[in-house]
Amino acid sequence: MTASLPKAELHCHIEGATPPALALSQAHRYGVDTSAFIRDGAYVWHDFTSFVAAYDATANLFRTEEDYALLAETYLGGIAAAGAIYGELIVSPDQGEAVGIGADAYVRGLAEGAARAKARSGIETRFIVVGIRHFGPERVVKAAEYAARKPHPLITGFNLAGEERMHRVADFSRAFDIARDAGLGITIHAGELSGAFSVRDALDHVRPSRISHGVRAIEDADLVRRLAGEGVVLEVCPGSNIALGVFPDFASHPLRTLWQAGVRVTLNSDDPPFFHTSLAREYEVAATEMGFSGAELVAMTRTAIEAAFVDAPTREKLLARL
Ligand SMILES: Nc1ncnc2[nH]cnc12
Ligand SMILES: [Zn+2]
Repeated sequence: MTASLPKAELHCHIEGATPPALALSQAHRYGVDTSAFIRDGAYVWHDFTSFVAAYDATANLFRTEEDYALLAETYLGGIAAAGAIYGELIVSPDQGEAVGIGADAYVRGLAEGAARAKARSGIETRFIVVGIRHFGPERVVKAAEYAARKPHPLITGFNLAGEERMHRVADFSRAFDIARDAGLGITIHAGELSGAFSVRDALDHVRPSRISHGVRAIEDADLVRRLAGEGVVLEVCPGSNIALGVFPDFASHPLRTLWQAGVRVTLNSDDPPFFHTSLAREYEVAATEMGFSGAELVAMTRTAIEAAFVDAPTREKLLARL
C-alpha cells in the first residue's frame, strides 16, 4: 500500500541500522564472538541498557574507513530502494575515536558510502553529529566543538542521544550553544525515556527546530499546543517506541493524536533492525494500524523535507521530487 510513496528520514543512528547479516560478516572478518548480542540472526536485548550494550558491540565491528563506507552505502541504498529521496544519518565522532581511526576518518568513510548510494539511486544525505548524554556534558561539548568546526560538508546538524534519564537538558546548553552559533541545525532526543518535562526542558534550554521522538509530550495538553504553535517538528519513531515499551502497542501510540492536534510529525526508524522495523515498515504501519492515508503520509514526507538540515536549493530540489 505504501511501497510506492516517496519517503524521507530525519532520524536513524547509522550504527543502529546495521543489518544483522552485515554485523555477522564484520564479526567474521575481525574474529569477534557475537553470541552475547546476536542470536538466530537477530539482535538480542531486553531493556534500554542492554539495547545500548548490543548497539555498542555492533558499532565496534566497524573499524576502518571502508567499513563505514560499506555501512552507509548498505543502509542508504536500502531506503532508496524503498522510496526514500532523503536520509539524515545520526553519526557519532566518539565512535571513530572508540575504534581508533579518529573522527575524521569515520566521517570520511560514511561520506564515501553516501556518495556511492547517491550515485546509484540519487538519494540525498546529511549527517547529524550526536553527543552521547550518558558520557556526560563535557564529552558532549567536545562532540559539539567537533561538529562546529564543520569537518565535512555533509555535517549539518547536532543532536543529543543516549540515556535520557541521566543529567538534565540544561546541563547540555553549552554544547547546543556551540552548535547553534556554528549555524548547525538543532535537534535533541527528548520525551522518549523521560516524560513531558524533558520535552519542555528541551524547548526552553535548547530551542530546537526539531525534537527526536518528543512523543511523551502527549502527557501534557499545554505542551502539545505549544509544539503545534511553535511549529516544532517531531521525528517520530513508532516501531522504536513499541520495541522499547514507551507505549504498549500501535493502537496506543500518540502519532495520530499529535497529528490531529496540528503538531508537525515525521516518520523514522531510529535503529531499525534492533527494533524489528525499517523506514518502509514505519510508513506501512502508519497506514494499516494508525489510519493515515497515502496523501497524509506524503504530507509527512514533505514535512521531513521542510525540516531537513539542508541548504535552500537542495530543499527546493527535494520538494520538487514529491
Ligand atoms: N532510541 C534511542 N534513544 C536514545 N539514544 C539512542 N541511541 C540510539 N538509539 C537511541
Ligand atoms: Zn534515536
